[in-house]
Amino acid sequence: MKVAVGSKNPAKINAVKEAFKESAFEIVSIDAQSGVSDQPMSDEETIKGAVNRAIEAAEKVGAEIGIGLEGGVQQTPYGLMLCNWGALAVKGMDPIIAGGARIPLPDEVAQQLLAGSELGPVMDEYAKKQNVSKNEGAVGIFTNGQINRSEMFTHVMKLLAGQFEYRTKQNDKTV
Ligand SMILES: O=P(O)(O)OP(=O)(O)OP(=O)(O)OC[C@H]1O[C@@H](n2cnc3c(O)ncnc32)[C@H](O)[C@@H]1O
Repeated sequence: MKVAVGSKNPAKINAVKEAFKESAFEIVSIDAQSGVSDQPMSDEETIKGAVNRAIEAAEKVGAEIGIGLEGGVQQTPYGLMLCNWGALAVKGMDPIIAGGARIPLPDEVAQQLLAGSELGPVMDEYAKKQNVSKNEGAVGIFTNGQINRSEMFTHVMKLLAGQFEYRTKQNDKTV
């Protein structure tokens, strides 16, 4: 079975590989449009981006399974939260979605996002590093390396794969 990941970001691709490491799935990565803004500003927008990427990735390479992983932020009474969502798309089935762990962003970072900047470049400047989004991610920086972006997405992937397995089993029972 072929799995298409709608991104070239190594933090995302590694998470998919890790989650499916016990399977015989062939994993391919391909750029896919999120169809939402470069910096999604809500859970809803971030989910939409993940779903769009999953569907487009599967269609582009003719894969049975498409995976979309998308990062965004969501405003809450407790601050601007980092949010990450994943989607798993299979033809003929509603997309499966799952959310990642969330932490509030420091005011200094949140203010820049609310003023229209993208988290990727803001994090590089803040951490004085390059390509934070492709490596430890904001979650890695703000948790002192306890959880990096790939680990966070691996958790999302397990939530997706597990729901997919559960649904497949339920369908098998009804046919
Ligand atoms: O190559 P793609 O798959 O587009 O990966 P991306 O990291 O650039 O894009 P996302 O759509 O996942 O994230 C939207 C924006 O937020 C940034 N971003 C999201 N999560 C981040 C994190 O944990 N650390 C740093 N930047 C992050 C990211 O770099 C983008 O600028």
